[in-house]
Amino acid sequence: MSEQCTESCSSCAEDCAERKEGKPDFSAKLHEKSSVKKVIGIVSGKGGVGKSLVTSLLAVTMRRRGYQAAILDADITGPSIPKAFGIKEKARGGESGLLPAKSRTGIDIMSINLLLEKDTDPVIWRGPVIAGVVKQFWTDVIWEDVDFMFIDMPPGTGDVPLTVFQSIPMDGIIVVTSPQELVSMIVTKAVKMAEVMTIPVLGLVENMSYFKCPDNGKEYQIFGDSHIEEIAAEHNLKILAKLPIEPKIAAACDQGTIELFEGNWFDPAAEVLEKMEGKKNA
Ligand SMILES: Nc1ncnc2c1ncn2[C@@H]1O[C@H](COP(=O)(O)OP(=O)(O)OP(=O)(O)O)[C@@H](O)[C@H]1O
Repeated sequence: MSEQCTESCSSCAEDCAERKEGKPDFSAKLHEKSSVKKVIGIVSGKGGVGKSLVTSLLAVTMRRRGYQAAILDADITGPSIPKAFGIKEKARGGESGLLPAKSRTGIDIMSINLLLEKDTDPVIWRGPVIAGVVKQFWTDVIWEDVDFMFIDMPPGTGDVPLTVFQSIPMDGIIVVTSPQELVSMIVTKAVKMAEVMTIPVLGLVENMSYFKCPDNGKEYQIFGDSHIEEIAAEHNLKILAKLPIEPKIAAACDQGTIELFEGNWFDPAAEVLEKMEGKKNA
């Protein structure tokens, strides 16, 4: 070891026996009063494909199955989760940390909109500040006895999602696509990113897959033919759900009543999640 050793291996050029092997660890520590068993990141290639909606419906499905579910809204510049759940009150904080808001059915939610004075205030921050806020949602919020935390990830693979992936230990990611997207490219990118991050891809959700006509019961592929089956097979991935275009869902998001949705589209996804086990550090 060099006599000038500062124990900061990342800035040292010496070839030394004390060098700590492996990748640098950027992980952030969960609040000491928190307990989170499983963390699932919900990602999409671009905005507007329904990532927030899928995050919300996954949390609602797991809550209905008797689990304590939570949503960490990491989509800081487009936070739509509190609106979908009709949450108007602000987050409360004490000396030891911030408390998430509770939805009607008991889902814990933290979002930047719970901290801004007005939810119409835009977030005009640079990437590192945004990533810092997401990290604080992990380190400074008291997440009590959470079985499944769903993270509504910022879209894309830029600086902010990268920092979030490095800071928060995720157990799996779910990729949301829609039929009109360049699905093959997006899924390939997500799979490669997950490999780099060593996080398993739990499966794919195709949103806006079809529209079921209420008059004749026929299904129409409004956005063209779906290629999700071939792509899932190519990457050896599961299709967790195919969600139709459903005006009632859009209305529920607008009215803050997403917890009242009727439909069992996410049962296969719930079964995959239920098979996961383990507990994160408290
Ligand atoms: N299957 C669907 N049926 C009806 N409306 C839908 C469906 N999926 C999404 N929507 C509506 O589309 C809008 C965008 O959805 P959402 O906010 O979930 O997208 P997003 O991918 O999270 O977008 P962003 O990344 O820009 O926040 C919402 O108003 C939602 O109600």
